[in-house]
Amino acid sequence: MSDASPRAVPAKIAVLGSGSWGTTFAKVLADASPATHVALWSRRAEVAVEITERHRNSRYLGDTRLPGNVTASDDVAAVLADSALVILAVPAQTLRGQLPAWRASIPENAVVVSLMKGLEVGTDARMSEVIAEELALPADRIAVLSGPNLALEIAREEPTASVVACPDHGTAAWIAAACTASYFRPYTSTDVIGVEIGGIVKNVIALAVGICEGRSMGDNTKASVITRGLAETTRLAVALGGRPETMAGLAGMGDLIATCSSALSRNHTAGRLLGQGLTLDQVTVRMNQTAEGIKSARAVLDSATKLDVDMPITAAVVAVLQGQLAVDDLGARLLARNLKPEGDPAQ
Ligand SMILES: NC(=O)C1=CN([C@@H]2O[C@H](COP(=O)(O)OP(=O)(O)OC[C@H]3O[C@@H](n4cnc5c(N)ncnc54)[C@H](O)[C@@H]3O)[C@@H](O)[C@H]2O)C=CC1
Ligand SMILES: O=C(CO)COP(=O)(O)O
Repeated sequence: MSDASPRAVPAKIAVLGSGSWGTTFAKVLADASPATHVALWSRRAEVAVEITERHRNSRYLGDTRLPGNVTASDDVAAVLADSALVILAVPAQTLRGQLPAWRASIPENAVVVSLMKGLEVGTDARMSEVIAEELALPADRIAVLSGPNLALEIAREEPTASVVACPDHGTAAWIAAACTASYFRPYTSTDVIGVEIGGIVKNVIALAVGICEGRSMGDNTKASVITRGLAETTRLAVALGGRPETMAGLAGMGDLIATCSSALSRNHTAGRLLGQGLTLDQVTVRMNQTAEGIKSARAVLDSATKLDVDMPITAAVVAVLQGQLAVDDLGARLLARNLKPEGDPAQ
C-alpha cells in the first residue's frame, strides 16, 4: 500500500486477547471510530459475556465502561470474520502456539498488528517475526504498536502517545488513523525492529529498576540504570538493524521512563518484589498478569551474545532470575565494570 492511496477506517477490527492491553486497545479503537465494530476474542466465555452484555472487563479494568461498539466472543472464527485489521495482544510466549489455529480464519489481505512486548524464548524471535513465519505473511502486512502505554491510564482516558510501525508507511498511517482517539495519539514509523526492541528491553530494565527500588535505593540509582539501560537497548536495536533515533523516541526512551517509574507496571512490580527478597516462584504466584521481561530477559541476552553486543544490566537481571546473583550484589556487579567514555557505542 502506498502513501497515495489512503484507506478508510475498517468497518470491523478484531482484537485477539482480552487481557489488560487487548481490552484497553479495543476501547481506543472503538472510541476512535464509533462506526467501527471492534470484536474481541476472549479465551474464557464468561469474560466475553461480561464484555458484550455489561460493557466491562472487571478482572483487568475494574469499572471502566467499554463503548457499545465493542463486543466479545470466545469463537475466534466469528471474531476474525470480515476484519481488515487483526490486532494481537496475548502473552508473547504463547503466540506461536496459537497462530496455527487462527490462520485459516484470518481474512485475505488483512493486516496483522502486534501489541506484544516480548521476545520468544528459544528462537529469540520478535513477535512480528513469529507472525511472519506462522501466518506466511509479507512484511508489509505486519505492523507493531509500542510506546509508553500503561493500559490502566489509557482506560481512564489519560492522554498518551504511541508509535505504529510498518515497512509500508501507508499501512502504518492507515492503522494510526484507525486508533487516533481524543486521548491516544499514534505516531508512525517504518522501523519495526527498533519499535519492537524498545518495548521488549524496557521490561528487562524495569525489572532491574524494580530490584533497586526493592533494596531501597533512590533516584540517582534509578536514573543511572534507566540511562545506561537505554544505551544497551540502543546497541542491541542497532545491531539487529533498528535505528538509534527510534530509541530516543516514544517506543524507546518514552516507554522506558513510563515503565521504570510506574507502580502500575507489572515488570517494575515484579522487580520490586524480587528486590524485597521474594523468590521468582513467589513473584510469579503474586503476579496474575503478564510480566514479559521475566521470560524475555534470557532471550534478549541470547540475542545480544550472538551479536556480540554488551548488555550488562540485562546480564545481571538474568543472573538474578536464574538464582546466580543475589539482589544485594546487583549494584556491585554493575559498578565493577571497566571504566570507559560515556558515549562509547560498543559498550
Ligand atoms: N498491560 C499493559 O499496560 C500493556 C501490555 N502490553 C503487552 O501486551 C501483551 C499482552 O499483555 P496484557 O494484555 O497486559 O496481558 P494480560 O496478562 O493482562 O492478559 C493476557 C491475555 O491473553 C490471554 N491469553 C490467551 N492465551 C493465553 C495463554 N495461552 N496463556 C495465558 N494467557 C493467554 C489471557 O486470557 C488474557 O486475556 C504483552 O506482550 C504486554 O507486554 C503492551 C503495552 C501495554
Ligand atoms: O508496556 C507497558 C507500558 O508501556 C506495560 O508495562 P508492564 O507490562 O510492565 O505493565
